Amino acid sequence: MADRPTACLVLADGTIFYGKGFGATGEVVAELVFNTAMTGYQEIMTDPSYASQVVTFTFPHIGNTGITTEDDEAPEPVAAGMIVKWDPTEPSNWRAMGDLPDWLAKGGRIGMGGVDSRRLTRAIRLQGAPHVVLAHDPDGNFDVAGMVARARDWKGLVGLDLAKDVSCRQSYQWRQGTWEWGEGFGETADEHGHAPFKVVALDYGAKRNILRSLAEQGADVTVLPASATAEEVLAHQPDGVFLSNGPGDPAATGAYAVPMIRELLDRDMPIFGICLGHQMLALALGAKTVKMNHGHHGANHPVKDVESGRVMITSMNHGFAVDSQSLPVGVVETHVSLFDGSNCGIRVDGKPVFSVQHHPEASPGPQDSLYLFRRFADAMQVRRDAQAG
Ligand SMILES: NC(=O)CC[C@H](N)C(=O)O
Repeated sequence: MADRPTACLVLADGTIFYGKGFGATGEVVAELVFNTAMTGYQEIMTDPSYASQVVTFTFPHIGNTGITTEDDEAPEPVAAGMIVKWDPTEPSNWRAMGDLPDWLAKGGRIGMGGVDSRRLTRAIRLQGAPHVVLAHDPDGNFDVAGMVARARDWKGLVGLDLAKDVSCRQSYQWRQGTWEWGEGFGETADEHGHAPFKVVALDYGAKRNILRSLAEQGADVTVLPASATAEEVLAHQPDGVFLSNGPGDPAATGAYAVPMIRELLDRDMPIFGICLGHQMLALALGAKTVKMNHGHHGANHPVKDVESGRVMITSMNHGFAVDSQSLPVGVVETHVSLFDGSNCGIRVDGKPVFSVQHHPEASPGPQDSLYLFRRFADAMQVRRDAQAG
């Protein structure tokens, strides 16, 4: 690089990468992961499950579709920073409302271009997701020794509870449906012939598209903060409870979310969890979660539905996994990752309680794309019918 580098990434083992900074200036300490998706950088950067993680994009062409408010999964970027091979290109898309570097700067997130992202990805695979410090300084002054020390001192994601930080502070209603070509977001929701269900969604860092997928099934969704008690959940008299995705170590929510879910399990209540929600449900059922080497982060992750034998291409973002060996009797593994055989879904025998690690709206193809959300709606209908007598 002829110009003086304006960004610097330091791994805890002392490896240093220099590049060109964009977005916000300053410094951040985080875990480094790589994401292999070819599209969706804005959705990735605004996915609250990426809190305290810097994302390396293995796909080099980033920035080309600009930024579109409709694509936000949260009001602001949540991932701690982004690393790309090429400097972001000018937006060239009819939906673009702004460009990536400006948006990152406004959201206080650091970007770094001009990095050999293959080499970096190899380092992540070999070391396991490393602890890093990422800095952007237009004058190119970096205290590299201090950065290495700060990366080494960082305790990491194991044991770190971030769900309560990204959760909403107050409850609210969610009524927006999914996006349709030429129509935008639907108002919701009763196109599927169900009476509107009352769903309580626990927000551990929920992505908007997951709430939209619930609304699309005829659910009137009340979103409650992560700290909500079982009593508060049940006070809404829900037909079913949804446990959202979210950042951090699932086992670190043991002081509030896991015992709350355990209380709900004692009720005859359909429960559906996704991502962090899947992991916490498994913990509440008595299973264990483990930290993965470098996790699953991308949009082409093959998952096998164990019951039908069908393989789906899914969108994934997780660094922890449910340990299949630890599932108690009566808890059945329903989905496994074909990348490394890890658990991606469970259900409880004889109960409408189930969860998946991936995002089911991205799973089995357009004609069938909301199948798990539909299964949740069907379970709520069965419960309603039973209550009606
Ligand atoms: N997408 C998610 O909800 C991520 C769950 C959890 N924080 C993990 O890294 O495994």
